[in-house]
Amino acid sequence: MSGLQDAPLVTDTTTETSVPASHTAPHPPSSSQDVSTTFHIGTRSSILARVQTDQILTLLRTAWPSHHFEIHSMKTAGDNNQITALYKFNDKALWTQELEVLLQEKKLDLIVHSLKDMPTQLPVDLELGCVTKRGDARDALVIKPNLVGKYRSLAELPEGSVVGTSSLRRTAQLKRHHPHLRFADVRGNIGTRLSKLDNPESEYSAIILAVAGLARLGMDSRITTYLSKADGGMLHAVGQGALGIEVRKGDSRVTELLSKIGCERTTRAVLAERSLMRTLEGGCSVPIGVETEWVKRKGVLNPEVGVGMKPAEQYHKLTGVATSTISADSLTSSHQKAAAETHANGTNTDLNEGEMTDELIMRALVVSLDGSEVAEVEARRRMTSREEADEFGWEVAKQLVAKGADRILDGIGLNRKIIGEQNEA
Ligand SMILES: NCc1[nH]cc(CCC(=O)O)c1CC(=O)O
Repeated sequence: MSGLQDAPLVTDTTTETSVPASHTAPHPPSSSQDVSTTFHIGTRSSILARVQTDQILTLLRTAWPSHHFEIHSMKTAGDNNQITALYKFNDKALWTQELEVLLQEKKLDLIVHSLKDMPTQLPVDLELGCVTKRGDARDALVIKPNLVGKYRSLAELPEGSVVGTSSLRRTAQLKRHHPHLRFADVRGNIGTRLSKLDNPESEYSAIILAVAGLARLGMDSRITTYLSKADGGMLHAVGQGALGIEVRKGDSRVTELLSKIGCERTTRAVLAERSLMRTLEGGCSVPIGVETEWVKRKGVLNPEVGVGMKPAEQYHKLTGVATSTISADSLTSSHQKAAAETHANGTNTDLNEGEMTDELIMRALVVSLDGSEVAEVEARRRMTSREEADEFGWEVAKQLVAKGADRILDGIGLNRKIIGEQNEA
């Protein structure tokens, strides 16, 4: 009997699949459901995860009309632990581990994740196989319905108003810019958080959510304002707004499958972001904010950055580091680990020659929990390969450390230990 029967998986019956979960039971494949072209897709069972997986399914079906796909959904430890503070778990594969085991056991062929919930260090036999085109990576402010129209931004909220968010990254950055506000945990999936906000009895005047999640659920009409660096707002989480597909290393069948649906620009941007985070050894719950943006190589991004300069000079001015590629010898082992991720699947077919020469800007920060200390960097680099994307993230991390990021993160490590002990009590 198929192991799928043993696993706490729910096999979807609504996705036009005609093969039951027991597909591996000994029955000969018919011509229309050839087992060799059946792919088993794993997902968490939350509504958001299901919508995301359906988006990937649509891409796959369009690219491979005669292939057959089955969706298997399950609850993970993260889904089952809404009450326990997320930072207590650090970043220990809370949302991914159970699904990964099924991937390793070949009960699944690929797993669809919100990239921001995917640990930067994956099990050795698994890898990030593909990243599809990114949605809006920003965070958004959602105001309580009875306050809509009255307040349009965080700055307008009265002194002492409570803003709901459970993310240290969001809280720390917002404390920095909006010391008049109070911050409180709000847990659960997006629908739950919105209903907590909407309850007139609740303490929240507003909550912060990712734009991408709201948009995928068709709830972006709830957005009061977008929070981006440009409006004194904040930097988003590493990988936010993108979907990542995790696969077994060396699975050529799946590599070929995914080669048609990846987005190379998104892949390079998020590889740089993940390399930054991995180098700083921060998990999803530490206050590292980031923003990446592709810009034309010619043309000047920022008026302060010297009109008429050669791109290399502009780069140097912005970052203080030379554009030349760092030699492999000078890389630390953590960076070499980081580089491993660049061996992800997929082809570069979605980048034409001109776009290959475009440059990636990365703005990144590490902020203390109370918002009082910050290390910030903005850097820009031409990127002709995924390896360079990885190097770029590492370079930016190095610059952040030079500006005190390691000291801030050390301080947080200490705080988290104290927080953990209080929770235990
Ligand atoms: N932390 C939970 C989470 N993981 C992914 C998303 C949706 C946005 C995305 O895919 O990046 C959300 C909701 C949120 O942060 O508001």
